[in-house]
Amino acid sequence: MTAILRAESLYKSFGAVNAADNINITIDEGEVIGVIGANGAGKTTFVNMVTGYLAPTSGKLFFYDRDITGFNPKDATEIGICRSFQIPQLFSSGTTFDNLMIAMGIAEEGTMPFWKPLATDERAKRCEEILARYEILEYRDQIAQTLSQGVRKLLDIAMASVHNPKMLMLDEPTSGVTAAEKFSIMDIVVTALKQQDVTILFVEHDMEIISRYATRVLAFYDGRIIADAKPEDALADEQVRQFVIGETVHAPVAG
Ligand SMILES: Nc1ncnc2c1ncn2[C@@H]1O[C@H](COP(=O)(O)OP(=O)(O)OP(=O)(O)O)[C@@H](O)[C@H]1O
Repeated sequence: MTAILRAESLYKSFGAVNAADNINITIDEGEVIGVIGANGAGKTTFVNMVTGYLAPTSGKLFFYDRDITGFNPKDATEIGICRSFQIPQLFSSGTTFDNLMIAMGIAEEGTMPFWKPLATDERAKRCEEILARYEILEYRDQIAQTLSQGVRKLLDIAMASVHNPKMLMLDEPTSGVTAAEKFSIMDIVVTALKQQDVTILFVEHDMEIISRYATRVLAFYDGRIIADAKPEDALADEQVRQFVIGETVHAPVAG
C-alpha cells in the first residue's frame, strides 16, 4: 500500500483551545475515510490544515512523502489535494453548465480565465460528460440558485473533481439533503471518484452514511483522534458512542 497523506505530531491552537492536539495518522491510496466527531471536535481544523486553509501551530504534513506543511490552498490544489465545502461554493446566477465550465477554466489556466472564451466545443463536451457522470446533465441549463441542495452538492463535488485530485476532502456531502437523496448522492460521488482513483476523506454526522461508505473511520474528540478503525469497530467503540454518537452506555438492567 502506498501512503498518500501523513500527519506527524500535528497541533493547532486557537488561544487556549487545542483544535488539533497531536494528530498522527497515515492514509493510504484508495481509502475512503469517514471523519466523525461532535461539533467543535476538530474535524474541520484537520481538513483545513491538509488543504492549506490553516497553517498548523506545529507538526508536519506529508503528501506522498513530500513535506506540504504550510502550503496554501492553491499549492495544495496543484499537487492534487482538493475539497468541497459544507455549503456548496457556486456562482449562484450561473447555470450548472456555466459553473462547471468556470471550474474547468480555473483548473486549466490556474486562474479565472476572463480573457478567452470558456466554452470551446471540446470543453463543452467534457463538461457534459462530467455532468452525466454526476447524474446532473438534466440540470445543465438551470440557474444554480434554483437547484435542489442535492444537485448543488453534486455540482460542487463535480467542480472539485476537475482539478484532477488525488485526494478529495468532502465536508458533509449529505448535509441538508433529503433522506431519500442521501444514499444516491453518495453512490454517485463514490463511484465517480473511484473511477478517477481519488482517495476520499469525508466529514459526516450521519452514521448510516459512515457505515455504508467509509472503509475506515477517524473519530475526533477535543482535537484528538479517539478511534481509528473499520466502521463497525469504530461505531461500537465505547468512547465513540459516548463522545461522538452521544449515546449514554448503560449497564444492562438485571432481570
Ligand atoms: N478560526 C478559529 N478561531 C478560534 N477558534 C476556532 C477557529 N476555528 C475553530 N476553532 C475552535 O476549534 C475547535 C475545533 O473546531 P472545528 O471547527 O475544527 O470543529 P468541527 O469538529 O469541525 O466542528 P463542526 O462539526 O461544528 O464543524 C472548536 O473549539 C472551535 O471553536
